[in-house]
Formats: sequence, structure tokens, C-alpha cells
Amino acid sequence: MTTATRKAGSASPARHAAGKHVAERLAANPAIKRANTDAAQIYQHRDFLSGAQCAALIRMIDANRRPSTLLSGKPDTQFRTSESCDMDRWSPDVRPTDEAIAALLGIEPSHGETMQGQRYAPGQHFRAHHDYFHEAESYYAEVTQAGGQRTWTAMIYLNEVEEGGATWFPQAGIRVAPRRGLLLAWNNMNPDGSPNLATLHEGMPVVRGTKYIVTKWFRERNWLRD
Ligand SMILES: O=C(O)CCC(=O)C(=O)O
Ligand SMILES: [Fe+2]
Repeated sequence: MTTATRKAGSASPARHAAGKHVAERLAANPAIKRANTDAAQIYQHRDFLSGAQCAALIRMIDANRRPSTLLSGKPDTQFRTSESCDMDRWSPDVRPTDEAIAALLGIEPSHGETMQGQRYAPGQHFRAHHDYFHEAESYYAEVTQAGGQRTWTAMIYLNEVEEGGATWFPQAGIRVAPRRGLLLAWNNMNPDGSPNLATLHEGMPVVRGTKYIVTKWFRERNWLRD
């Protein structure tokens, strides 16, 4: 199966350019390892954050968590059972990490949505989904008004989980276990800038322990208004 056959929406020059630019930058970084698949562009960076930085973000998530929501407002409450926390991007505890992620990928910080923290207790999960917006969904026009389509996702595991909680890409055949400080990033688009079906992924249930991550989604254009 080639990536070219796995489209789920329109291509775009901006998405194509973002894919190429970021992939070239990551390929040139010796700290980055590409996952062993052609189905999607998936990358890892170990120890992207220090233990102290992870601990500070965990404290913030614990203090501000609320039930996670879904874009589509799906009535299925079992789809995403974790808790989330919107982080203040201008806070001195958040901004350096926020900007370091953007710099690693080579994307303007203004294309990034507000960083979110996620917390999964035993049994909690985020079922298989795409991070890009589906063109056929009723929410599409509204959510793409600021910034357009989502291009890259970056997430960082903030702690070790005793059992479970891996991030699984069933179609790309990649499974990543939580490890403190590990950054995982992927392009939600195909090289031509169309949504890549094979980026389907799932936050598998935590079995023992608690999983903490931060997630950052980037857009093809400015998401932040001046
Ligand atoms: O928890 C995970 O491993 C995946 C999280 C995720 O897919 C997301 O936040 O979009
Ligand atoms: Fe996701």
C-alpha cells in the first residue's frame, strides 16, 4: 500500500510545504529517530524535556484538569475518557516548552494551538482517531476558520507508566510506550498535503499507574490572532 492511496481530503500547497520543511529539519537532527514505516512520517526524540520540566507540567495538569472533550461533540462518552488541561502559553512555566517544540519542528509558534495536558488513570483511553479535521464533518468550517487544517502533532510523555498507555498507530504498525521526556511527533498529512488516513492512532488504556502527556497540534496557517 502506498501513502498516495491513503488520502482522506484535499491536498494544499501550505500543507505540502509544511510536511517537506519539517521532515527535512527533523532528518537533519541527530537526536531524532524516524519510526520504521513508510505509511506516515513519525519521529521520536528521547529526553526532550528534563525530569524537572516534566514534574512541573504534571503539577499543572493535576491542578487544572477537567474531563476531556471531543471536537464532534460525540455523544459516545467512552471514546475519550481521560482528563485534559489547557495550558497558558504565555506562562513562564509553559512558554519555553511551547516554543522549544515549535523550534524543534521549525514551525512558527503562532501556528500552534494552545498546548494541552492529558491525564489518564487506570482504564482510561483515547480511542482510535485522526488529529486532522475531517472535511465532511459539520464542524469543519468552524474549526478551520482560524489556522486551517492541522498539520503536525507533537506530544511529550511526562512520566513512566507501569503498564499500558502506549500510543498505537494500527495502520502504520507503530506502537510507542510512554517514557519520561520522550517527544513523539508526526505529520498528519501525506507528502502532497492531503490528510493521511494511516495516521490513525489511539491512546491505549492505562492498566497500572497514571499517564501524563502534553499535546500540541499545529495548523497550516496562523492560529493565534494578533
Ligand atoms: O494519549 C495518547 O497516547 C495519544 C493522545 C492523542 O492522540 C491526542 O492527544 O491527540
Ligand atoms: Fe490524537
